[in-house]
Amino acid sequence: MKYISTRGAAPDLNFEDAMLTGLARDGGLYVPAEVPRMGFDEIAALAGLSYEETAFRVMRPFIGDTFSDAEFRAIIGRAYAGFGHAARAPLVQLAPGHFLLELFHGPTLAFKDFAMQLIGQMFQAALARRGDRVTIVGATSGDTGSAAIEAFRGLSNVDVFILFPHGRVSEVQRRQMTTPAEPNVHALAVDGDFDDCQAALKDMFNDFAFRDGVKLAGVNSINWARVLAQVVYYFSSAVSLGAPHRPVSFTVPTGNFGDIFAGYIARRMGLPIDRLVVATNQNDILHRCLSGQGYHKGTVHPSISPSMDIQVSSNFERVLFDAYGRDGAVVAQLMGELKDGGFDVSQGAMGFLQDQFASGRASEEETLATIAGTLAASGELLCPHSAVGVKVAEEHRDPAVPMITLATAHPAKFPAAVEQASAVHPPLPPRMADLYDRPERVHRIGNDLGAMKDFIRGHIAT
Ligand SMILES: Cc1ncc(COP(=O)(O)O)c(C=O)c1O
Ligand SMILES: N[C@@H](CCOP(=O)(O)O)C(=O)O
Repeated sequence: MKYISTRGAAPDLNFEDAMLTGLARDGGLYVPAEVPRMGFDEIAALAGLSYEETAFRVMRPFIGDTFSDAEFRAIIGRAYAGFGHAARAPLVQLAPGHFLLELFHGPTLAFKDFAMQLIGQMFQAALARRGDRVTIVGATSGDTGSAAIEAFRGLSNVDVFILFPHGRVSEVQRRQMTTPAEPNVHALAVDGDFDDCQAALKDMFNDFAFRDGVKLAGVNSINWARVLAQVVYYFSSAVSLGAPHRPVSFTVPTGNFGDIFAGYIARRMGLPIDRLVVATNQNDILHRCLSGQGYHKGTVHPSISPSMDIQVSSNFERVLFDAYGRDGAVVAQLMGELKDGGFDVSQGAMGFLQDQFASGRASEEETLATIAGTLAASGELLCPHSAVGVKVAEEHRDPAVPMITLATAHPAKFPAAVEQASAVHPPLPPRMADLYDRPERVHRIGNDLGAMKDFIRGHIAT
């Protein structure tokens, strides 16, 4: 299995190197040169399997000889052992034909744990084999950072630095990042928004002296392994509702486009997905683009679903690569235009995108009303991101096809918005009950690339 860059000018890599490299050296993102297909019978045979065995069968074709089968099975087993639900990703019914895929039973209560727990195990195995160490830098709007810190805290062969937008994450998210005491993890509160954090991260990757000097690695969805791990729950949930014998649809609360891109990969692997619906909050650049208005940045407006307050949606580049016939030079040009404000999408590429994705948005009021309405109708308490998904899903439902909305975080991560909507205060699970009492350790920093690099250089173990 070979991985190629979306900008066409970086070396092709195998799975292990793509995972440890993060961003391609031409600034692009790695994607598989070819997406392996699963046949009808192979998909049907997933029925009744454990989440772990499904994960093994879905991901195995992508990893080449990076891990033996026994090693990979053991890695998967360790990754999901700490989840708080036997099914790992259970489905609950909200209404006839509408299901919620609960992706918040991992250690940090968000869907990021599915990939991050696995990557933590894969990094450890690969680095131990190589006798190497890396510096992980991550950008977060709240959930990636907490999941990464949880997955890598205390490990001897990695230092972790997480850039988060100061004042723009929930208190639970912040405390999940700032309370771990292990000296190899560092939370940096940046005076900026998530897009500033992500731009700084990409600039670090594009500064080869810094990148090579600190052995930079990434665990954002820049990293193909993140996307791959998220493909699994599309298969597990669709099969439990009757795929491949009947199609299903998915609605995905979307910000950086990683989760929905995983659904797109599942479809390309052969999973019969009818509609793939992008659901955005008021920061709706993706919905506007998919409605034919081009991809043009505006101002990010802080919302009650802060993890999706994103304008520069990293993984959109991966789907643009396919939409433009895998022409890396065109993608590189569009990404250059994006730095200056945005770009228009050609008619052919737009046809491709609209063929693959539907889209919708939820305002703040609609999100609050959906939390209250869903609780009253089904008893399910949604986080604001999941509520954005449920609202948009209801607009795109075909009564003949089951709709699965991804519930991407636990409501207890966003208690203020949930309480405002429903008058219910969602409690943290008992293992986190003392989160508010733990001391915080955070470094406030300006939106200054030089200062961030200095901090990182000064705090890596040598
Ligand atoms: C809770 C939650 N929901 C949805 C999203 C959007 O996911 P993606 O960035 O993969 O589109 C995120 C962050 O990315 C998130 O943290
Ligand atoms: N919502 C995310 C933003 C980063 O996305 P990623 O999937 O690229 O890591 C977050 O919670 O940090």
